[in-house]
This record gives sequence, C-alpha cells and structure tokens, in this order.
Amino acid sequence: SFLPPLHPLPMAGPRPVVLSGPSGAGKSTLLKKLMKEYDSVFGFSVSHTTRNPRPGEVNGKDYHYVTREAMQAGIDNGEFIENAVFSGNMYGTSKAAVQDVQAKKLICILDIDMQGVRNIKHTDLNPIYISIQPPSLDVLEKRLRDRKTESEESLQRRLHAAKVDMELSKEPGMFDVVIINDHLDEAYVQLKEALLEVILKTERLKGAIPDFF
Ligand SMILES: Nc1ncnc2c1ncn2[C@@H]1O[C@H](COP(=O)(O)OP(=O)(O)OP(=O)(O)O)[C@@H](O)[C@H]1O
Ligand SMILES: Nc1nc2c(ncn2[C@@H]2O[C@H](COP(=O)(O)O)[C@@H](O)[C@H]2O)c(=O)[nH]1
Repeated sequence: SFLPPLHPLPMAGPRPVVLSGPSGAGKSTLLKKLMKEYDSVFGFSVSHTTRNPRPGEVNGKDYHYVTREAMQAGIDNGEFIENAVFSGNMYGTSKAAVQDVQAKKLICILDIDMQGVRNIKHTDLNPIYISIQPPSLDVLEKRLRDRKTESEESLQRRLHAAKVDMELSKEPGMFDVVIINDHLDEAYVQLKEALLEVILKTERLKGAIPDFF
C-alpha cells in the first residue's frame, strides 16, 4: 500500500532576480523604488568593486569598495560567484553577498553587467533574468551626462559597452523579460508585473510557512 514519505521533499525557495542592462539605463533607480516598496520581500546583493564611491554612496550598502589586490585575493580564494571588468574597474558578486540576503529570508536581487549574466548562467543560482534598456543610445548618453558621475573617458567606455549590451539583450533566451525604461513610472509598473508571482509567493509563504526558505 502507498505510504507517504516521513519527510516531505524540501521545496525550493523563490528564485533570485538578476537585473542587468547598460550603465545609465535606470537599474539602480528602479531597484531603489522596488526595495523601498517591498523591503520585506527583496534584499540587495552588495557587490564588490574597485571603483571609487560616488557622492552619496555608502560602503557596505551600495558596494563593498576594495583595492584591486584585495579583490584579486578574494577571487583567487574562490569567494566570488562571478566577477568581471567593466569600464576599467573590477566588479563581483561574492558568495557571502548572496548568502547574507538569503539568511534574512529575502529574495536576492543582483545588479550586474552582461558578462555577469553570462557567468551566472553557468552557476546553479537559477535567477529570473530581467534587462532594463534605455529607449535609445542618445537618451542613455544624456542620462549618463546629466548624472555627472563619469569622466569623459568612463562615459565613452560605458557607451561602447551599452551598444554591445543593447544588441545582446535581443538574443532569444538571454533574458526572461526586457523592459524599456522610457517613462520611469511605466517601467516600474512593468518591473512589478514581471516580479508579481515571486512577490505574491514570498508574501504568502512568509505568512504560512515561516521556514520556507
Ligand atoms: N525613466 C527615466 N527618465 C529619465 N531619467 C531617468 C529615468 N530612469 C533613470 N533616470 C536617471 O538616469 C540616470 C541613470 O540612472 P541609474 O543610475 O539608475 O542607472 P543604472 O542603470 O543604475 O546605471 P549604472 O549601471 O551606471 O549604475 C540617473 O540620473 C537617473 O535619475
Ligand atoms: N558582473 C558584475 N557587474 C556588476 C556588479 N556590480 C555592478 N555591476 C555592473 O557594473 C556596471 C557599472 O556599475 P556602476 O555602479 O559603476 O555604474 C553596471 O552595469 C552594473 O550592473 C557585479 O558584482 N558583477
């Protein structure tokens, strides 16, 4: 006769979320809105970088700001899930960054470049991949210039990377959802729609099964 298993099979927790797209497309702007509205659902994976902090950025919150030597030592030591060089600086997602968020029973959101997306696809993280794209390269350039965070050299490097990114994001299967961030409020609604299932699942499960994660 059929006997149910003594211990039910462990259920997988909600999938992490990867947000990618050209520098200046609006990833951080959208992410900050989302984290503010759903602070009990999402947690940000704080990357490491060798670039200097921008005015207002906080070490340990926006990034872990480290030297090249420290970053390379961490990479050599196997502490990173993925890492890349972008616009002349090193960036990477540490295993600890993702674990810190998961320990708080939050859905982990990663803000990473296209190299990061490709590398994460070879891991077992299995996230939802969302690309945030600008309406055009001209609009992107204007946003980056108006942000006043980049030198001319850094700006040109970012625009060059953006052209590649905009092409790659069209490759079938690269992203689950592509959002054009023209009007911020509309892009934000689309982002919430893309994440609705995972938001509802988390809110429901947090109430019903506290140890789901
Ligand atoms: N829909 C929008 N309309 C107009 N300006 C926008 C819009 N979305 C974002 N911005 C502005 O564009 C600039 C770039 O946005 P943001 O810094 O969020 O981009 P990002 O994708 O996170 O860039 P990076 O990858 O370099 O960190 C910011 O000054 C932001 O205020
Ligand atoms: N592969 C990774 N890319 C990352 C990571 N953290 C951020 N980024 C990407 O870098 C660029 C530039 O960021 P900025 O803050 O200097 O403007 C942007 O596309 C980010 O998505 C990471 O850990 N890994």
